[in-house]
Amino acid sequence: MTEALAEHYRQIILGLGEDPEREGLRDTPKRAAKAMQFLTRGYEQSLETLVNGAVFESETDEMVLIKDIELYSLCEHHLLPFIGKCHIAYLPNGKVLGLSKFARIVDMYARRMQIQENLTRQIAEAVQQVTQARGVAVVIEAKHMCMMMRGVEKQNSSMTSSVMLGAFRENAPTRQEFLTLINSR
Ligand SMILES: Nc1nc2c(ncn2[C@@H]2O[C@H](COP(=O)(O)OP(=O)(O)OP(=O)(O)O)[C@@H](O)[C@H]2O)c(=O)[nH]1
Ligand SMILES: [Zn+2]
Repeated sequence: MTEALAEHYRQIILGLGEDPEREGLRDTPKRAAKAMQFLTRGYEQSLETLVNGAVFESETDEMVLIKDIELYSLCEHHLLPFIGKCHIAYLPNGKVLGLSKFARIVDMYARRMQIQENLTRQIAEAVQQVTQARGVAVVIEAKHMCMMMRGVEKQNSSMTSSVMLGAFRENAPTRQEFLTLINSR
């Protein structure tokens, strides 16, 4: 697979008018192929393997918030990165999820070809599925290289997307508590 991808990258380099045989570029097709495979390795992961049974019984029914999870993804329109952070909150319903698993869930979906809105929803639904929480809230703030390096070339705009499930959707004070917490620095 890497070999086949590398050959495509060689063609891309040629198509861009460069010489894939020159010293600096000789290993580039292979490097680029490996890098792209890394950036899309989320396709090979599954929620079940990733969670690995790290769901624990707990009496707590107060909001749990995991803030500022770094996020690197690829926009599916241009295959350029979008970079930002993700905040996840949930209201446990007898079960809590191992802390690191939130970051793993973010990575699994971020390391695919994405648009930010779908990524946000997939993370929220995965957390809901695994924890059976009374509610899940996910906010992503990200900057899109396709907006910055090309196209409209806007350097200071960022996009915020959110998905609220269950109590976060139905109960305004719960949603407000979440928004206050993520905005408090
Ligand atoms: N909603 C949303 N749009 C995105 C995301 N990533 C990239 N886009 C947008 O996808 C759109 C694709 O528009 P097209 O007109 O088909 O492509 P384009 O000619 O390259 O567009 P420009 O970026 O405006 O130059 C652009 O408006 C991008 O800004 C994302 O995560 N969410
Ligand atoms: Zn884009």
